[in-house]
Amino acid sequence: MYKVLVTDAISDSGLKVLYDHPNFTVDKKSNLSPAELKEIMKDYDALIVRSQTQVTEDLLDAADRLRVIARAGVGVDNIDVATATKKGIIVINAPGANTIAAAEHTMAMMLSMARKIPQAHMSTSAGNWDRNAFKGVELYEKTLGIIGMGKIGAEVSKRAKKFGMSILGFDPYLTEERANQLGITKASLDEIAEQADFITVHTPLTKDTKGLINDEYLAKTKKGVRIVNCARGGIIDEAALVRALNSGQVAGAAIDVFETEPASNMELLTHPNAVVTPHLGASTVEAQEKVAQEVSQEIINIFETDSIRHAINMPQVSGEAQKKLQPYIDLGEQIGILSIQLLKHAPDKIEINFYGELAKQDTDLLSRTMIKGILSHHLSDSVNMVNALHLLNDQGVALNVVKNPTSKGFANYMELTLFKGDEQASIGATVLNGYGGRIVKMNEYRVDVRPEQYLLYIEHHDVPGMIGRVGSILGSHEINIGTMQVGRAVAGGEAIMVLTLDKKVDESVAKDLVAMDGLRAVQFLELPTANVPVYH
Ligand SMILES: NC(=O)C1=CN([C@@H]2O[C@H](COP(=O)(O)OP(=O)(O)OC[C@H]3O[C@@H](n4cnc5c(N)ncnc54)[C@H](O)[C@@H]3O)[C@@H](O)[C@H]2O)C=CC1
Ligand SMILES: O=C(O)CCC(=O)C(=O)O
Repeated sequence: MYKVLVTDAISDSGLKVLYDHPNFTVDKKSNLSPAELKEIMKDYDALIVRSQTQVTEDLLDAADRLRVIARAGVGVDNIDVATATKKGIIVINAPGANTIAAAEHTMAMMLSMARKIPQAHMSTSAGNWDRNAFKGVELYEKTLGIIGMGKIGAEVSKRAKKFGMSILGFDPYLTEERANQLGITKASLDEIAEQADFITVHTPLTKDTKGLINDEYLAKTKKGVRIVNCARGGIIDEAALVRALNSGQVAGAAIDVFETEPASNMELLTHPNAVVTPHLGASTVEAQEKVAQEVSQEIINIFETDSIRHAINMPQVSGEAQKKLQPYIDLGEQIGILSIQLLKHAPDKIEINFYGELAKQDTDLLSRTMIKGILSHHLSDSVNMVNALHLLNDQGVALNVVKNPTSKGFANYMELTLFKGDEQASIGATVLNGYGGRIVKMNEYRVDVRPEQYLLYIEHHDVPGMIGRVGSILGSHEINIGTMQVGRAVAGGEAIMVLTLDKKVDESVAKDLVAMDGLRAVQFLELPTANVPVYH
């Protein structure tokens, strides 16, 4: 049974798939202090939060069995993703599920600010009837500058166009084609400053966007510009904004998100030309149901099928692409596990080569699975696909991934080589259509081995009678051989034998084998059962 903890206000109907699932229990606990949350964290496999719960390093240190942190929303600024990654905890979110809510809130804030609706409401509900104090401006035929043309920025542009606004968009990823498709003009930040009557930001908070709208930028804007922030507090420097509101450089500000939340900058919160809401962009019934549904289903998929769609700290692969890569992902982990046994030491360098069609794919998942296999030898369960690269880096192991789209005898081929000083161990593998994974090269020798749980690797001189003698020693120990492969570079030179065995063997067998003339090295290799595919 997997235990899921929900700590912020998350829609119950959205969580229904989890409530109804026989393998999951859900505990909803809100308003816990950090200490109370830390106290219970060790019992949970998954945590669902919105933006209120602070998922800190200290909390994660107490999260012994936590595998997934789900952000029922987009921004993950309240989650220490770096620490989660180190600990191998998957961080997922629900991108897109609250896009419409945030875009509609942006329009509502822009209109409220333009027509001073909150100020007029306060005055009217206090018993006044002042028809002169609240004259507004129209959106019609005004220019709107949108900084950040992602999902929400694009939806805002569509809505603003319907109001008759001209749109200037700035985003490092905005292409001319996309701008044309949206019917907007691609612009620079300075062009937006010079031409826009309204400016709205829709970027994440990053080191580039922190303080993007500051004194310097506001000085370049048109006098009387109106500013909206329904993205992240900190993109607009609040002190600079207050100064510009006071001087009249900025005629109005509509702010949903703040540098610190709950917001405490009273100069801004009470400014007569500011319209403020307490981070309500995603707060609609529909969006909350959708974000909760998306992350609940994703949690079920992760625990039940190992498939992940929206991880922040894992490569994003479409379901279709993952299906195609899956046999290589399984095989990659196997060759990782086997290669470290072959090398017998912790490596100081790893090289991964991808050839053929595989080299044209996003191979990040494959590299991670091999490294997971390698590191699991020393780190066991503490390594997973999320933290594999991080842990490798921590161990100071150099990684070199080479992609070569020309084929190397197989349509798809991957080769993993581990180095420790002058020693090295290398395994090449492919997936044969309809026949599953195959090891086709071990060190410098060509072989054709189906990875099975118990393997015996022997280096020997290529002399007559070797195969028979190895067979009879194994037979004398009652060990059945499944398959046997011999690989050699030249007849009569050095060679290897790779055998699959029906059971684990003990050291006495190795001793008898090593005593044989002409035999250079004997090594038993083992895969965990879970990693061995079943063939029918
Ligand atoms: N107020 C609220 O309740 C909500 C706030 N949000 C926030 O809104 C923001 C946008 O969300 P989405 O559109 O879903 O994200 P998105 O990822 O679809 O779009 C973000 C865009 O910002 C662009 N960007 C990044 N750095 C930039 C820079 N320096 N200059 C210009 N553009 C830059 C990216 O290229 C991307 O196109 C996020 O910060 C998100 O957390 C989202 C939902 C609700
Ligand atoms: O959960 C919320 O209400 C905040 C939404 C938000 O800011 C986001 O999804 O980035």
